[in-house]
Amino acid sequence: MEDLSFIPDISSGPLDVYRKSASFDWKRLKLALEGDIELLKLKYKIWHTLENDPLFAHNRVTPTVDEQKRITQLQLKRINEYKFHTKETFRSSYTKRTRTLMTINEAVQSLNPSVSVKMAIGIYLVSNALLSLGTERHLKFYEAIIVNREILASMSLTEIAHGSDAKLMRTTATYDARTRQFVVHTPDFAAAKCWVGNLGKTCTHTLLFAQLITPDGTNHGLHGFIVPIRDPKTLETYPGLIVGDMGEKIGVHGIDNGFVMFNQYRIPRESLLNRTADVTEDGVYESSFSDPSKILGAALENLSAGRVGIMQESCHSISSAVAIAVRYAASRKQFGERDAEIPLIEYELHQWRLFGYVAAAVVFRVYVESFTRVYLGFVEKSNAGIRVDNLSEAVSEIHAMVSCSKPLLTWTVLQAAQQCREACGGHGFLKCANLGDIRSNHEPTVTYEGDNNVLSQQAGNWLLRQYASARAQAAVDSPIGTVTFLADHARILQQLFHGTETRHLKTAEFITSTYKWLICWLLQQTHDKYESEMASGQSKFQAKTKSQVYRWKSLTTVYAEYLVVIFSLESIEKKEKELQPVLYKLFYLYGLWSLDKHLVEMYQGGYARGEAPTRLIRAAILELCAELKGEIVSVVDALAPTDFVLNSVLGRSDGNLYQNIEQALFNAPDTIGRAKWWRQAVTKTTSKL
Ligand SMILES: Cc1cc2nc3c(=O)[nH]c(=O)nc-3n(C[C@H](O)[C@H](O)[C@H](O)COP(=O)(O)OP(=O)(O)OC[C@H]3O[C@@H](n4cnc5c(N)ncnc54)[C@H](O)[C@@H]3O)c2cc1C
Repeated sequence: MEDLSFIPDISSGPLDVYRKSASFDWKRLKLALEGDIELLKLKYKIWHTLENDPLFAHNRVTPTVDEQKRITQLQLKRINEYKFHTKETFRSSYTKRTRTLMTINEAVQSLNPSVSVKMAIGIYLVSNALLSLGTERHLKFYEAIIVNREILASMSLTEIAHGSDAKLMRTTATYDARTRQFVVHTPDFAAAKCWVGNLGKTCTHTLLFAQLITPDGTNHGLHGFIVPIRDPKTLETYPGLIVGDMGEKIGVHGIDNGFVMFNQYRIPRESLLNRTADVTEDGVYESSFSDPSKILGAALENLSAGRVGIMQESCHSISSAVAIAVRYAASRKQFGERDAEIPLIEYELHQWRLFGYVAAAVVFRVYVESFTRVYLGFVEKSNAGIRVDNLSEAVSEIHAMVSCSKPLLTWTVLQAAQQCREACGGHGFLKCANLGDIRSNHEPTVTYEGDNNVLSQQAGNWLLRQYASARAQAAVDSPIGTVTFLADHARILQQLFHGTETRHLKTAEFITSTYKWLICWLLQQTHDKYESEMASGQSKFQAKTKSQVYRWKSLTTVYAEYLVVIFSLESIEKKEKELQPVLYKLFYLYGLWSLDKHLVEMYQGGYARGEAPTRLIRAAILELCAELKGEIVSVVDALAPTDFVLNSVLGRSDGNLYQNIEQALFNAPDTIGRAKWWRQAVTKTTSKL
């Protein structure tokens, strides 16, 4: 057994009563959820280092927005100086290197999400894009950004008038053969690049996406360019640019989101990221035919890496949120019989409100850990030029998986943060509870890196293509195997809800087979609706828009939940025996809690009949909540970061709720005493009454 003494023990206190009833060792569950002891050690090393650095001390008073931006920038600089990534990291295999960098990002995100967003965009996203879209001539930027951390970058895609609809962006990069330069231009304010993280005040370069136009006037579509924005020594913006900050936002205050307008701004020809296409010195556009499998791998990396990162960060946000709410529920007492108050966690209603999210936090962690391995494995092989069967199909499948999983995870975490805040009552509304910050810092993830409602449509496109193949009795292109069952869709659709007791539902077989039925039925419904719209004379575009609500959208949600189910199940089967009972209970709870939301479709499609399916699913959920009551505090101990990182007066692991609140109130400046502005508050006529 591994030595887990590097994980600090939890001090004894009021939560002991629940901790003692757990059937497992929470440190072993923590390791199982991380999946790699070296990465877990790295996380603790980062947390301990930052806890001992005054620059990362928590503020008792919320700093101004500008101050938050300053602190975030300095914290990023300091993290770079700590070199949690070593030269060795960059010499290791692609998978090892990426997982190490992802772990650093996750550890930092739990403490200050603004720093991790700054790092994720300014360092990882841009350097990944340079590797996958650029060539040797861009390596110096790659080295400067990710290895030496000399420059901070940003990624400029969104424009004021176009976000999701990237094809219609209007910033142009026109090649001037005379000077061998591109001339970047913003036609009007509606085409200004906006929302760009790090652009407002700090970045020195941006990865710009602009329409490439050759001297013959041909528009070759959006291409990437690495563009200088500020002098690295003075941070003055270069002439020809108007750069501004987006102003105050409702979360991630440490990020300087900015806008930029280019006025005939000249950049060298070599700024074009030319892996797939280049412009010759004379201005001729050429597609470069390098190894197609490498290009596909690059495309995959580019499309998915940022979204996988968001999924990992989401897992940490939900872990922190449920840890706070469950520890609070186990120490906070309200009501009871015969004057004996009971903790909130004893109430079935409270269990039902929270435990589904705890289960989601666990299965999401297991799913994302397992999916990341598969994903990185594909990118590594294709980057190395190793032949991968069906690579292009695998790329499409992975893209579909990410396109619906990022929405499912980010939306669930947002709902969890809100539910956890409410479950902590009025105290949950305290800034020092940290639930408000967890929620508002997480919130933009549902919009950036692909708005959830738009992104998930892409998963639907892929699913419908596979369904069309299955209907035509052709092979389903699913190398990862997530929808190979579609070949059997006709038989699956004949299945009926089976089970007469709750124990029949608390099985992997019930949950996976019900999901397969739901996917087949929603595919059939979506396909039929689309075809009927087409038959009535609608265009493909209109038919698609008319098939979204209750069909396409529900389909992609169900598919994402199914992915969570099958990946986490496979992973749980391999976990150590002592952990399996609790992991299976959490898995069943997540599965049934999610299926409960699809009962309408089950009845509509004839899978469920009579009152039994609803009664049994809901009874099983409540049974699982009761069975998990004695385990749940230790489960959140396994999910939670250290107390310093969790930074919640309600969620401290010692469970000394009221002492902790008292300390927070009495240590805050201005808690006690007359307001500095008391003179303005009194009126001249106020007299002693
Ligand atoms: C905090 C933050 C950081 C960001 N960082 C960056 C960055 O670094 N670089 C960058 O380039 N951008 C960045 N963005 C911008 C972000 O990527 C865009 O906001 C996002 O792509 C959505 O585009 P949009 O805002 O134009 O929304 P729109 O595309 O206008 O969408 C508005 C709404 O309409 C819906 N909608 C749109 N099309 C359809 C359709 N076909 N069917 C149904 N519904 C539809 C969407 O679901 C959405 O709810 C950031 C945004 C935020 C909030």
